[in-house]
Amino acid sequence: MTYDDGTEAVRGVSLDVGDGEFFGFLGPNGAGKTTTIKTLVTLLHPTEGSVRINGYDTKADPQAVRESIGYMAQETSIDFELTPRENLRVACRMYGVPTEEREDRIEELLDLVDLRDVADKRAETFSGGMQKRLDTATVLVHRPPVVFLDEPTTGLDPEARLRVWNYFEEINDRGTTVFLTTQYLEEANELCDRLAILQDGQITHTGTPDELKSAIGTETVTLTLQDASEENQRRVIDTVRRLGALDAVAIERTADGVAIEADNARSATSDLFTELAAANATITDFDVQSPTLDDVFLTLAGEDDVGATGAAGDTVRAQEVRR
Ligand SMILES: Nc1ncnc2c1ncn2[C@@H]1O[C@H](COP(=O)(O)OP(=O)(O)OP(=O)(O)O)[C@@H](O)[C@H]1O
Repeated sequence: MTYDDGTEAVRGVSLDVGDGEFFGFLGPNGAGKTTTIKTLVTLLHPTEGSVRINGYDTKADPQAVRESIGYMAQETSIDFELTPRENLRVACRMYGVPTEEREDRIEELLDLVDLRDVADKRAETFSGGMQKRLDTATVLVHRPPVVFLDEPTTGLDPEARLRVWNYFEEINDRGTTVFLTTQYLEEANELCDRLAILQDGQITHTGTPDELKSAIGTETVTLTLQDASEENQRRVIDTVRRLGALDAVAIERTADGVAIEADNARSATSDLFTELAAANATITDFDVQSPTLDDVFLTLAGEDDVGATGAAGDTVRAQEVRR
């Protein structure tokens, strides 16, 4: 997708999202997420290629696409002059919700986004979070089979975010396909069945959150040693290096032990302990940390020295080994 000024915002994106999936679209600012979502919802036309939503081609049949989706843009679409109830009535009319279903639908949505108490107050007096919640409700009035949500929880406080997450999960459980962009990795991790990571207009990775974490991130096992003298730490490090079962990427001395970063730290832990026991190194505590989506993101952003230890503040970065 190339803008009129020549900016090539999205290049060669190929995506297949299945019925009922909760799909997350992640990427740094300017990666092209909004451009992609606007192309999917018919607001932009792809310079090359085609898009089919619910079986309809976005170029040949944009109206049919629009009627079968819900789209929540980053900018709010609510009318601030109107109350939540009035905004929802307008949305019902716009999306052609059958008249006899409208009032029930509106009441359900008011409860969902917790705006019943202010249902008849003008939205201009609302906080940003309340406006966002109302916006969420308006795009769902026609119970579309697919919803596109462009950073839907930005500006919401944690409690409101949880409430909205629950609703997204609920509509997804009922069979609605959800396509979500978010800046919150925790949100993607919590909600999405599958993710695509977009960088510089191209998809670099797709997979489940767990697949991405294990493909890109590493695990870290942090050992607390009874004897954390430098000599003993070096003995443990030598033992770890010799251990074929552990695919260590980095080994560091910490304030009270040793931290080992490895692709397979968790599964190699018992072999590690057997070997350390044989070397008379007494472990008083240990912790295994799995990679997070933050690690994945930082790794992709070129920060390859993340998650090296669980004891960041006390780490002595004296001994680091990278293959
Ligand atoms: N109307 C436009 N005309 C020209 N270039 C644009 C236009 N809109 C966006 N771009 C450019 O296209 C690229 C992708 O922008 P886009 O808004 O799709 O990214 P994004 O991943 O959604 O970022 P953000 O998270 O900041 O919203 C950026 O380089 C942006 O500057």
